[in-house]
Amino acid sequence: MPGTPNYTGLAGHSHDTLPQAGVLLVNLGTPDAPTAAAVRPYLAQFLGDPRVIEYPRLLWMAILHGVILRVRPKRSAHAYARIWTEQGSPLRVGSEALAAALQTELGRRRPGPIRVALAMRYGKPAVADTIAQLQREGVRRLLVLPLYPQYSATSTGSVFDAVADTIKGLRWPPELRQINDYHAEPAYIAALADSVRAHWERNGRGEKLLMSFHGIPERYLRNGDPYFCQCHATARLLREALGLSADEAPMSFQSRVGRERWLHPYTDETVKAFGAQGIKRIDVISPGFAVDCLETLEEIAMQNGEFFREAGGDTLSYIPCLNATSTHVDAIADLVLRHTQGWPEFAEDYDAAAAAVRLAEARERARKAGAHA
Ligand SMILES: C=CC1=C(C)c2cc3[nH]c(cc4nc(cc5[nH]c(cc1n2)c(C)c5CCC(=O)O)C(CCC(=O)O)=C4C)c(C)c3C=C
Ligand SMILES: [Fe+2]
Ligand SMILES: [Fe+2]
Repeated sequence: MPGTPNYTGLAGHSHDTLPQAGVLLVNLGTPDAPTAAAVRPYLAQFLGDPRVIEYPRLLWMAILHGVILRVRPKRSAHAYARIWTEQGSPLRVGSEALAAALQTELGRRRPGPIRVALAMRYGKPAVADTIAQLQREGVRRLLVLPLYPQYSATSTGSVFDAVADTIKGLRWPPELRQINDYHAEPAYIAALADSVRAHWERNGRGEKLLMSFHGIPERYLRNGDPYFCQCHATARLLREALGLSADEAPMSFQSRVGRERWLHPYTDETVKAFGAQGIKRIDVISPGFAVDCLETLEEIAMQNGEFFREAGGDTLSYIPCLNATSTHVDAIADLVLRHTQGWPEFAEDYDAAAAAVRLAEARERARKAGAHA
């Protein structure tokens, strides 16, 4: 890196700076613009991921490129256009705000330096580029935190693939820790419960609290994906925190794509059934999304709101994701603190890092004295 002393002259790493710890937040990714031209390459990468679509490879690639990528980008772009902001895609804006807030919070709580970075699994900034940048900044220990509370092979598993592919190519990989999930984390459940209570205080209370999670094909559950069970655990814990029954706070699965059977019950069918039963107002929360995105702002608040009214309901009141709220940031900071325990960068007296600084200073003196070419 220009300007950084690197007496070896080697590219890609510097060990004359204070060793750093890093937290890599990873979210799904989003197109660069709400246009078919921008959505197409994003969907090609996303739906070309064998973790997402477990289907015979050649056949799927033919269907994806021959059929789906000719039709879906235009439809998706139209949906994205409904939620796009002046700053860009809500998923990107919200994820960046969360990363910045986490950086500040960790700076307050941590005795040692820690660098928070954000990568996207699909699109930019790529996981590999972000890890390379962190290494240039001297990150030697890295905690990977996918922004998915519940583990699924399709989401979290795929982030781990991207990290593993990156690490495989590095001569000197960072020490690595990864968080599988935080679906039952008390601070996360408490933050969700707080946000529901705050929503009720501001807007009144619906007859149901529907907890809607992103779906996956049911086949993946049968093959061992723990996602369904973790969604159920989150839902049960949130009910308990709010003192609600399963009838008062049911759960459902949204965002089904294709003809295969996905996890049940489906959100759209559930919402329509509530409308048909004469229920006038429902509150909907999406506890599987850390940050608001197409699937919450467009699919839940807009599309399912319309379904509910068409079926006879009045109001679908959407409860936003935790986004960059302080309770969310606190919960994520708790997770980071727990998972970085024992790292010398964070020792109270900061011995190891101080030793590294002394070493770097000695090297710099040696370099100036011309002792090291
Ligand atoms: C077709 C297979 C899909 C699986 C399996 C899947 C799992 C899954 N997805 C998320 C989180 C998000 N998905 C988002 C958008 C989105 N998802 C799919 C398909 C699958 N997802 C598609 C095709 C799309 C793109 C939009 C569209 O064309 O409908 C998003 C929002 C992205 C944004 O830009 O706002 C998120 C977030 C999880 C957590 C998950 C498995 C548990
Ligand atoms: Fe070196
Ligand atoms: Fe998805």
